[in-house]
Amino acid sequence: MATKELTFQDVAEHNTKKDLYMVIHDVIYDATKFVDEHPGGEEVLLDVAGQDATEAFEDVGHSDEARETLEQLKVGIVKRKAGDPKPKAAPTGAVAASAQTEGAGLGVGLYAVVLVGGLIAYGAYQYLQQQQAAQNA
Ligand code: HEM
Repeated sequence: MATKELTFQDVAEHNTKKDLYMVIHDVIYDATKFVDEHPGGEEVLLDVAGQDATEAFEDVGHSDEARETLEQLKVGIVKRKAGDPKPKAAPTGAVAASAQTEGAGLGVGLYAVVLVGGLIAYGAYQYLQQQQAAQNA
């Protein structure tokens, strides 16, 4: 489907149970068909109908499965205009901080693996050289 660009004003018009859009991370989703299926109930979706639901959605800590469902409801992206509500930040605070630490941890771990691997390879090379030298002697 071609990506539509709607303004916040356009999205705000879709704010009923029978016509329900919401914005998450600047992407517009049509949750109309999903309202009755939402495991978290229809109330919470109606609360954010026609609005930016990024915070509400992220606060719940939705699963990957929920994010896949979201992908299927995508209708377009928000075209921001002056005076529109600010984009809600992606995962913030603790989540972002822990993600960063995890990233750093992985980096160090990766270095260690490369270093140890290199040392082993070097050791094996030296050993083989010595073996060869001993054989040729
Ligand atoms: C179209 C957007 C949304 C989709 C596709 C969606 C999808 C889902 C799914 C699949 C679950 C089951 C648990 C999981 O897989 O994480 C869930 C649970 C839940 N959702 Fe949503 N959700 C949406 C928006 C929202 C919003 C805006 C709120 C607002 C607070 C919300 C509140 C909840 C809550 C409270 C639960 C937990 C229900 C429970 O465990 O009893 N959801 N959602």
